[in-house]
Amino acid sequence: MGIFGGTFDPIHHGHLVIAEQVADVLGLECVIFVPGGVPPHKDFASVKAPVEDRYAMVEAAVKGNGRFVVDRVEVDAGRAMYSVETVPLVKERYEGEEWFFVSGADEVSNLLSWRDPDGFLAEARMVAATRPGYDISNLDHLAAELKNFDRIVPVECTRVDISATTIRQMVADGKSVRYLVPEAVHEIIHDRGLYGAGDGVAVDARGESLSEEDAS
Ligand SMILES: Nc1ncnc2c1ncn2[C@@H]1O[C@H](COP(=O)(O)OP(=O)(O)OP(=O)(O)O)[C@@H](O)[C@H]1O
Ligand SMILES: O=C(O)c1ccc[n+]([C@@H]2O[C@H](COP(=O)([O-])O)[C@@H](O)[C@H]2O)c1
Repeated sequence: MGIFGGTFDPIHHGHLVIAEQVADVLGLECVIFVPGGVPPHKDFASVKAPVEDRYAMVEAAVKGNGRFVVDRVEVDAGRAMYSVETVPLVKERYEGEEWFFVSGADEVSNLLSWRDPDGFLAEARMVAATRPGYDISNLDHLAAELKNFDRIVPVECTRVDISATTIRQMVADGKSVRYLVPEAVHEIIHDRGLYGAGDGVAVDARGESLSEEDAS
């Protein structure tokens, strides 16, 4: 079983490719996407789309993939949740023997800044999926500090050089992001005027109107 936590602001094909390929390589029965409400480590102002819109985009993106599901545990919590808290809650809701937390190489390199990284690794093995621009060939800084370092599992994936930051910036600049995100996500961005798209009014994660500059 895989748990894929993220801000997903918005979800894009980089996320979907690693979820699919990690599930394939590790033989995961299911990947549970867990969009975060309030990120534990990011400035809340840096999250641009309201949580329900981010949730709706993830739901639309995974539709049609029989082994992908979306969970509301962090969305409904209404507060910042650390993965060491989230993973046991997700494990209670689904049946599964072996648990993996899917993440990109950038996230793994930052693991020492997480809350209780050894406790987290005891709950789930952490997948380090390859991501363009991030090198995980040397994780000595983690090996030296973590008792459960051997629970980090590198998985080679097709490198897709897309980030949510780039997508938000492109939308705000009036550029097309079609084919960087699934078509259904593209529609939600435009229908709801997220990130300053189209004629819609861009709003921040609390629903307040945003200036063009803030929208990116
Ligand atoms: N293109 C990608 N390739 C591999 N992993 C990725 C990619 N994009 C995101 N991830 C991973 O997906 C998880 C959730 O990422 P997140 O929702 O923050 O997306 P992001 O594109 O990194 O966003 P932002 O640009 O806003 O920081 C993280 O573990 C991140 O490492
Ligand atoms: O638990 C922590 O301390 C922690 C610190 C940073 C990130 N995370 C989780 O890692 C996942 C990816 O985060 P992000 O910000 O890159 O979308 C998401 O589920 C976060 O809650 C968790």
